[in-house]
Amino acid sequence: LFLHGFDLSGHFVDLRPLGTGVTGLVLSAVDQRTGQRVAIKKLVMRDTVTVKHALREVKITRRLHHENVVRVHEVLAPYGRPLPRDPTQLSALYIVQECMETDLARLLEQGPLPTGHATLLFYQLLRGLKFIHSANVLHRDLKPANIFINTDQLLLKIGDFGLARIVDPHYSHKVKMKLILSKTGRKPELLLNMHGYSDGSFVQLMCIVLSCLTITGDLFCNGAHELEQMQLILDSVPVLREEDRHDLLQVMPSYVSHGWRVKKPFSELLPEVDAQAVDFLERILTFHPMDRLTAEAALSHPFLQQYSCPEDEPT
Ligand SMILES: COc1ccc(-n2nnc3cnc(N[C@H]4CC[C@H](N)CC4)nc32)cc1
Repeated sequence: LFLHGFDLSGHFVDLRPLGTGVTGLVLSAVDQRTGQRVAIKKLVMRDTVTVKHALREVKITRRLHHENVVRVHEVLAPYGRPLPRDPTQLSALYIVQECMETDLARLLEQGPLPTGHATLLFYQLLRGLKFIHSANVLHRDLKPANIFINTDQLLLKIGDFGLARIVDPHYSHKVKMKLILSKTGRKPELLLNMHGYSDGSFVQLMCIVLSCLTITGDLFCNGAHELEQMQLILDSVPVLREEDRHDLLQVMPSYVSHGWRVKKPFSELLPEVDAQAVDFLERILTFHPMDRLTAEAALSHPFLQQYSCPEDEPT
């Protein structure tokens, strides 16, 4: 079967394009053996780097079995053949995984979520992240488009581990505030500790949380450029640690707020959101990652106590 360069075996039918991601083309198809619709990601082996990254993604995603993580069913070589012993010679490989109905980005396009839904989704996001971090995996590209949802039972699963890395849990890092500007054109990234569940971009986490909690995340995500973006964050997120203030003075002296007081604390920014949710926000959207609740700690915050059940939050 050949569609968009997808040379798969005969039992995948009704192929439909889903998108083009960091690591390649993604299709959905029906697996005739099970009747299930699956998402199939094609990783083209352009060069040794992409082979390395592809095999890392496969190694990581294959072993992550959890209700809140998109499950990988199988990994295939061209023509639907099983992976050879030495996969580095392959021209492409296909990751066949469960296919979800939609993603959080699309869901939020339809407007803010009711608080109850946002809370349940956030609980599942943290439950999935607690598991991923317990496997010493960093997703590193956590954003609404990589968070998949079945709306019938509001089931959430984290997917697309294209940029994921396995980190050594004993890796002692000097958490350094480093504005990664221009290079990748990505939003200002704070080097996050491995338990900082956002892993990737602090800004993206803020967008997820704020867009879920009935205000549009783009309040923080529409900075014209990185430094203005940082200013939007500094307006609401207090910089408590001397080392961060020192770093910020180095990278953005003109943007630093005077006296380090925030202009718009979350309580003012989110007047319609209940106090427990605001307290929760203040503890997860901290400027310094080491002051941030880990996914596990966030799960036991009062804001999520209606769902929290540590014995049912497997690692
Ligand atoms: C860059 O493009 C993509 C596109 C899709 C995915 N992935 N990765 N795992 C997935 C599990 N389920 C779905 N379902 C789709 C069904 C259609 C909806 N409109 C959106 C959700 N998509 C997945 C990754 C990258």
